[in-house]
Amino acid sequence: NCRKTSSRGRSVVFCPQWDQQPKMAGSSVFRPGLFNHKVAIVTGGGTGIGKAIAAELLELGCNVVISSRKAERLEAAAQEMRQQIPPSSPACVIPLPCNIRSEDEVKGLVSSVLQQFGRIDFLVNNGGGQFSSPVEHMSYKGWKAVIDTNLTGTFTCCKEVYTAWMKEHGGVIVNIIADMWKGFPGMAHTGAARSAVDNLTKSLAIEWAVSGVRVNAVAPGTIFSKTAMENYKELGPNLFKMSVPFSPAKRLGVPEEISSAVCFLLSPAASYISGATLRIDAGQSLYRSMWEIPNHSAWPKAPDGENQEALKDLLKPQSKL
Ligand SMILES: CCCCC/C=C/C(=O)SCCNC(=O)CCNC(=O)[C@H](O)C(C)(C)COP(=O)(O)OP(=O)(O)OC[C@H]1O[C@@H](n2cnc3c(N)ncnc32)[C@H](O)[C@@H]1OP(=O)(O)O
Ligand SMILES: NC(=O)C1=CN([C@@H]2O[C@H](COP(=O)(O)OP(=O)(O)OC[C@H]3O[C@@H](n4cnc5c(N)ncnc54)[C@H](OP(=O)(O)O)[C@@H]3O)[C@@H](O)[C@H]2O)C=CC1
Repeated sequence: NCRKTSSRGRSVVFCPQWDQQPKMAGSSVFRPGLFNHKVAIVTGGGTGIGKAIAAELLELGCNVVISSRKAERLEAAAQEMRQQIPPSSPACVIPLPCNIRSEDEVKGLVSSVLQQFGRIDFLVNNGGGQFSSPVEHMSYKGWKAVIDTNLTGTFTCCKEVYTAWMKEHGGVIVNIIADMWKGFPGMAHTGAARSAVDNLTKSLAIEWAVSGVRVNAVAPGTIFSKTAMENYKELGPNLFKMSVPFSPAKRLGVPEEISSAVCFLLSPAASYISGATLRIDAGQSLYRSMWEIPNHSAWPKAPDGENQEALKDLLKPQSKL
């Protein structure tokens, strides 16, 4: 029994094993029933991080709409999640296909959810992604696909959910972005889009405060899931393996390490948090970049002068300094 009474007479949950055991996949650290009768839309909710978010919300009693382009995969994910819902729970999960690149489809999604559930408490903008390519080899169409998905898709979902429901009733939005704090060489399109969503998050937090809407973002480090890896085709396994040493944790994250942060931001525990971006990356964004710059002599020369002369001396192989 983890329930104890605090010194202030409040009932608190204290689990002595929390500092010894990792969070179990498919098991929230939050109180079951926390989100009973709430309604959430999770884009990209059928795979990877989105699936973990949907599963944790369901466990907490939330009704969850998972949405993305591939209807069959969504349906299979919903079926799998339904097996985990205890009979006593009021929660349900439904799959609704929607391409967030299409304004009409997003409008359709929002109106279907309101028709079926009569409310939308939470929006998690998780659907998105990119391919790996240096800018010089990126086509205009490829750049646009990534911007339309990650930036414009997020804008469209936020705007539709706000105008159709949250403006009058309040709610919480969480935008999933990425570790683009040092730029994103090799995936510049997504870096630009996610950086823009970071800024959009702050603008919306202010514009929509008047409606009681909180808007925050989560910036994951490198998070392993089979679907994320498969997106990069034959490059995938190596890309994820190569990333391990660049994490201060010396391991990759998993989707369940993102979902608990999202549930926290959606919960009343975060009632005074808006316009924030939470980095969930074990410090990866503060550490070294994966982008290698080979030795070269292409850089403009430094101005001549005594410092430059001293520097030349220092760099001479026989330097005593
Ligand atoms: C270990 C490092 C990880 C770093 C951290 C980040 C991790 C993650 O985000 S992992 C999650 C990965 N998951 C996804 O990215 C899933 C969603 N991704 C996609 O759907 C695609 O990547 C997309 C965003 C590019 C959209 O694809 P799609 O809907 O298929 O788009 P189009 O068919 O309209 O293609 C448009 C255009 O894009 C160019 N392109 C697409 N893929 C590639 C590629 N692999 N390489 C180069 N260019 C690509 C291309 O120009 C396409 O047009 P066409 O040439 O006419 O096909
Ligand atoms: N894994 C990682 O290391 C990181 C991931 N992220 C981001 O987190 C989010 C989840 O990624 P992750 O779970 O890892 O990878 P996944 O590839 O498993 O998830 C991406 C999800 O987005 C959906 N999606 C993509 N394009 C669209 C679209 N146009 N409309 C609706 N849904 C779409 C996909 O479904 P479908 O194909 O059916 O449309 C899929 O469910 C993505 O935005 C990703 O870029 C950010 C930083 C790091």
